[in-house]
Amino acid sequence: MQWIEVSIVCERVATDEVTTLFDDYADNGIIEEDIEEQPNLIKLTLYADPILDADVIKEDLEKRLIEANITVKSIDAHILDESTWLNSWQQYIEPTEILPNTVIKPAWQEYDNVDNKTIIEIDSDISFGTGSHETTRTCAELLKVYSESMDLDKVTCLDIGTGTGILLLVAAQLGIKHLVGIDIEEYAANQAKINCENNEVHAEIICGNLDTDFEGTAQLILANLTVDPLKILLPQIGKKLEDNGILIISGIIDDRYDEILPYITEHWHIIEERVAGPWHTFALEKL
Ligand SMILES: C[S@@+](CC[C@H](N)C(=O)[O-])C[C@H]1O[C@@H](n2cnc3c(N)ncnc32)[C@H](O)[C@@H]1O
Repeated sequence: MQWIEVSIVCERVATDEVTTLFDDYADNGIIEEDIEEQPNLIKLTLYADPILDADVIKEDLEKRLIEANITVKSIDAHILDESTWLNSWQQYIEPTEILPNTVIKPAWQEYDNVDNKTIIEIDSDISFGTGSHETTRTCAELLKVYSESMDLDKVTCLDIGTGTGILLLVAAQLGIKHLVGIDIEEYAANQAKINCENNEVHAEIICGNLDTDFEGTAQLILANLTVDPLKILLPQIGKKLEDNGILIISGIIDDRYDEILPYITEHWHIIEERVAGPWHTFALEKL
């Protein structure tokens, strides 16, 4: 698998404006780096899934910058192979407290656990889900809130688009016993299995499609995806969610909010919506 590295150098004061402009390409977040001897400048880098051509992304970003009347010092987009991406990305991921007292520690980073926090160790390989992204964090927060009133011994938690399995590991930490993760990508399903084993969490991990490869039902379902798969999956998820169950969805960026909203309200009652940066996360129940 390949990735597109996109880098923009701009005035530090323009950081927020520029990151908002290209946030929807940055599933894995945006890296901010100082530039030596030029403290007024900042380098912003993201790794985009190469669904589009690097040149197309660059042209699109240049157009957005012009429309927003923002001048940058430079902009570059080029393809990286998987191993280069790994080396580029992993060095920036830091241990992060995803919930109070629960720290996600990248397997390749040191963490001095002076406060005796609960540690979930994640080897992210090339799968999304290191805990640094707003969508993962907000799903974890809502998972905590809505699992509190459930019988944790009996609940099944299904994580659609499990990635590294991070949300299953958080669910296990919260006390949920029956855990199922599903991902269409084989590398993600394999990584989720490894992370569950390494954290001594028992979970069923399925590589496949929700409709055809998961036959059960669940009282708690998580789906931190993007708008396109959510549009397809939102009706299917209804059949897998128990009647008193809660569905938590995320991965909805500001720009596509109006587009997804009718798909949500057609089948679901919105209990709660949280916004973190440009990302929207919902807790839903069946209508
Ligand atoms: C944004 S990541 C979320 C990872 C993790 N759950 C988290 O919250 O950090 C989305 C994941 O969904 C997977 N995915 C995308 N479309 C899917 C689909 N239709 N069914 C299952 N998984 C899907 C991707 O392979 C990716 O691993």
